[in-house]
Amino acid sequence: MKILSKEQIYEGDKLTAQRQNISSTELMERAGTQIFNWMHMRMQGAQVPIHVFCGIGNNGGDGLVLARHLVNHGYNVHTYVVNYSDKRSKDFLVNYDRIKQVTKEWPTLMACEEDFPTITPEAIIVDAVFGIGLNRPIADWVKKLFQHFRASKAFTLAIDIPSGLQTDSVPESENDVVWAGYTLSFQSPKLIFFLPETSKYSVQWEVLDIGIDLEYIYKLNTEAELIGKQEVLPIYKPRKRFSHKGSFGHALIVGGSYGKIGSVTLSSKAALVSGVGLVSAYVPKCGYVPLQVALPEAMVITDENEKFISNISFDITPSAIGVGIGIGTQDETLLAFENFLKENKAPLVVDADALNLLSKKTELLALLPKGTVLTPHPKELERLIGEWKDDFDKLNKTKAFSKKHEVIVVVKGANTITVFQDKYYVNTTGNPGLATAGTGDVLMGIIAGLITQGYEPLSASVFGVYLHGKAADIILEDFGYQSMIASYVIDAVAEAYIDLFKQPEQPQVSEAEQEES
Ligand SMILES: NC(=O)C1=CN([C@@H]2O[C@H](COP(=O)(O)OP(=O)(O)OC[C@H]3O[C@@H](n4cnc5c(N)ncnc54)[C@H](O)[C@@H]3O)[C@@H](O)[C@H]2O)[C@@H](O)CC1
Ligand SMILES: Nc1ncnc2c1ncn2[C@@H]1O[C@H](COP(=O)(O)OP(=O)(O)O)[C@@H](O)[C@H]1O
Ligand SMILES: [K+]
Repeated sequence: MKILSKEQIYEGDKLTAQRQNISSTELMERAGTQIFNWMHMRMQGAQVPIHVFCGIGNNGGDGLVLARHLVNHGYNVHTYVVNYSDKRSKDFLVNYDRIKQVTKEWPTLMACEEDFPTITPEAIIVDAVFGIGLNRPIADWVKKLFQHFRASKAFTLAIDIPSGLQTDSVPESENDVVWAGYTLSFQSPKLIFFLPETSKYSVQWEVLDIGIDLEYIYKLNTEAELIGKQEVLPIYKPRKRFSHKGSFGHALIVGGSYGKIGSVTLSSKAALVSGVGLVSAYVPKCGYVPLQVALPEAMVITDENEKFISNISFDITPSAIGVGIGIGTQDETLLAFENFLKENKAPLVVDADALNLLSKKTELLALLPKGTVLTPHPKELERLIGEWKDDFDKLNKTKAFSKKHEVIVVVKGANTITVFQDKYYVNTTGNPGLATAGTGDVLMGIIAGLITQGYEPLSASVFGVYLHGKAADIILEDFGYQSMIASYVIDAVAEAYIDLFKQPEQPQVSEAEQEES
């Protein structure tokens, strides 16, 4: 699903009105009605107090449409105009008149703290104060209103975006923003739902389709894209009936040091379950026996050194190489890595300590083949690109880094974002069960395994991150967040593949209902 920028959303609204020959007021009616339908389906007329807080722009207009439908359906609704400016939008005004026609209880005008209503914890707050139009600092009393919402502990439903947030920046203070339990966003999710610093303001989110022109969306090139099953399915490569293990390449996993051979075992096994034909592991001598015992399917090549890698030399021709897990950062290994990069022609995935070696000696970045995949966790990323001011600064710096070095950067975290040139691919699978030792090694093995099978490095990264997270989601029921370990994630990759082709369950229909229809 595409994540539209603010400008693209405005453009889509405008074009839709033109192409569908409707007014902006009608589009607002659609938006507000969608919100109403969403609430009505869940509330079924329940008489919980609903406080709808409307700003004076189009977000406020959406709130007024919603409030009117709630009144018409007999809900216990109180409507407020948060009157932070006199410049009311045209469609706000139309809907301000319309709501006055359906109720004697006209919206309450608010202009200072004394006007704040009491909100009980069991009430519902609808936040329609600011939408994507927020473009300057908010008045202090309006910030206090947001704090009043939060202090009430009432469930807060934000329309389009929690008020106080902008689509492309991190707020200065968490007191300046509405903390929504749920956000109903129009047509496109917002990037801020997925970033570590801003995702807390919308615990859950959903996109409502307000019928924005499909051709416009289809042709649009967006900076960010949300990756779910629909996006990865076209990437998947089916297997041919007469394929053989030679068809699926030979992966080489280079890593390990004394006490850290397990990382190579995890990566090599993950490459195998991703579907490669052959896997070899390159480890220091001390890794030979443990690897052969733990993973009989893998072949093992050993370094001349007992405890760490000192010279990466082998006489196989791997289709792709994953390097870096557990190798440490001592000088001999750095030299071995440098010499390896000078000779290497195979596509690469660089993880863990190999990333730290790149940060230690940045000239090595020039030796990476084009399209190399780097898979840093936040600390490793910081060593590569330097400190960042906030999440947007981090993404911009990563983008610049990706362009400069022509590499793909997989920024790992709760919503892993794959960055390549000008584009962000935001993953939707995965859960905090993955916050455990070795899951990164598994991810590296999967991505290296997919490249080995002939996937383009970018597709392999996006698809690999999806499969890895999906595997974790599948086993969540069995192990929960606490007891999930990296090996179980490997075991569940099979189900993540199978899940790609599962149809969503259809609602059960009784025989009588079938006959009726
Ligand atoms: N075509 C339409 O009418 C549609 C509009 N939509 C809604 O429209 C919203 C955007 O509406 P607007 O562009 O009117 O903007 P907002 O409703 O987000 O902002 C309200 C107004 O306040 C002004 N403003 C911004 N920051 C301020 C501040 N700190 N202090 C005081 N005033 C400030 C803005 O200039 C804007 O005019 C979307 O988020 C969405 O909810 C949806 O209904 C979809 C269709
Ligand atoms: N809270 C979380 N939600 C979803 N995924 C997570 C979360 N925490 C970590 N992960 C994922 O787990 C993996 C951890 O990788 P990494 O930190 O390199 O671990 P290790 O070095 O132990 O293998 C990454 O793929 C990351 O995206
Ligand atoms: K809002």
